[in-house]
Amino acid sequence: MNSSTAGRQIPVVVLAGFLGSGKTTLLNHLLRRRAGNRVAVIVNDFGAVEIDAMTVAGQVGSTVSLGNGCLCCAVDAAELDGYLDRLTRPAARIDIIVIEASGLAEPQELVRMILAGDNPRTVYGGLVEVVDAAEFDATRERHPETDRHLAIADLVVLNKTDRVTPAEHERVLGVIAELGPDAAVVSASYGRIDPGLLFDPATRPAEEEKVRQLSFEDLRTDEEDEGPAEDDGHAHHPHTGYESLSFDEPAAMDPRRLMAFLDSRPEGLYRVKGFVDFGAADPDNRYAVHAVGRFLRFYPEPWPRGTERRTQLVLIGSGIDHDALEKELRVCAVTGPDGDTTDEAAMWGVLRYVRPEPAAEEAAGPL
Ligand SMILES: Nc1nc2c(ncn2[C@@H]2O[C@H](COP(=O)(O)OP(=O)(O)OP(=O)(O)O)[C@@H](O)[C@H]2O)c(=O)[nH]1
Repeated sequence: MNSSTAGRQIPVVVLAGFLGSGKTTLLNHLLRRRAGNRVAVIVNDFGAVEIDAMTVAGQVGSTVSLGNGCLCCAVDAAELDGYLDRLTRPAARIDIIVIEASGLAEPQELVRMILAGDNPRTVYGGLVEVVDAAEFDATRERHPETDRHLAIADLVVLNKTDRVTPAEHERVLGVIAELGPDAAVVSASYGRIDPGLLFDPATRPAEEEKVRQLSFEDLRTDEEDEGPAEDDGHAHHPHTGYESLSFDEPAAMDPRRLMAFLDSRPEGLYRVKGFVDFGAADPDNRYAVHAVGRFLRFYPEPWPRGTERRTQLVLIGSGIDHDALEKELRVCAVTGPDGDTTDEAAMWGVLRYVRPEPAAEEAAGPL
């Protein structure tokens, strides 16, 4: 994907989950498999969990440990904005920011703070909720809010599946599906999800990589995993992977049909990104699209000179039906005589998702 407004924005991912569910383990896994990305981590130290900051500190370019206390309570929006401003300075060359929320944090508050932020260089990257498969029932009993967290998550990582039987695994998956029907769910042990779910391979110029000195990060190897070796069978478990589908369509997209598709994104489809050509409905602009979980934004920008007008999308998810998705998207293209992109009102549905002023967004309430 070439440079674009959406491309320049840095996704801010919220990593949540109850104490001991495996957030730090997952984060360390992502840091080892970061595919050349520079990952910044904001660790919310809570009480004795100062160790968390140390666990990740040796592996990241920039770690900002927020002081004591629960991030969503102790750190106000302005403070978080300050951290994000620092991390998104071009000189920091950060590709993705992960906020590891305290096990006690209300993730929704964090998500709201990110959405309400006024930093144009960041974009919401999704709420990832880590769940301990072995402690699932006990956690729900002790923390009834678990159900709410699962329901608002964009991606649920069902972790510690090595500690449950296949039958128990299936049962828990069934309960999660009932609680958060929109979220993509991936199963994992030791947090080994495919990083492609959260971030793309880095697109840094090759020369830059060449002149860079080897850092401590580069010297770390996968053998240093905290769990059993990767070839224990779990790494290749079908649930741990992600799938992606590329869609390329020369005909303009009908805004109403595309919105109908996006509004009813199927379960498992976690990310959608790319550019949309709405043809005569807006001949001047292409629309960068960024969807994660149920969050959706369009970023109109003038067509770069010499760029061929077409729609190019990448869809990423777990357990997605490629053929069905492709077919549904082709139907959105204006290919037949009944296709119409000249109706101005047809764009209203799209414009609802063009980023409003931060204040307006905050007032709009839920995602
Ligand atoms: N058996 C098993 N153990 C795991 C797995 N993932 C993490 N653990 C272990 O579970 C413990 C807690 O993992 P952490 O990654 O520290 O969990 P956390 O959610 O960051 O914990 P807090 O920081 O307390 O909120 C550690 O001892 C991990 O090694 C897993 O998939 N299977």
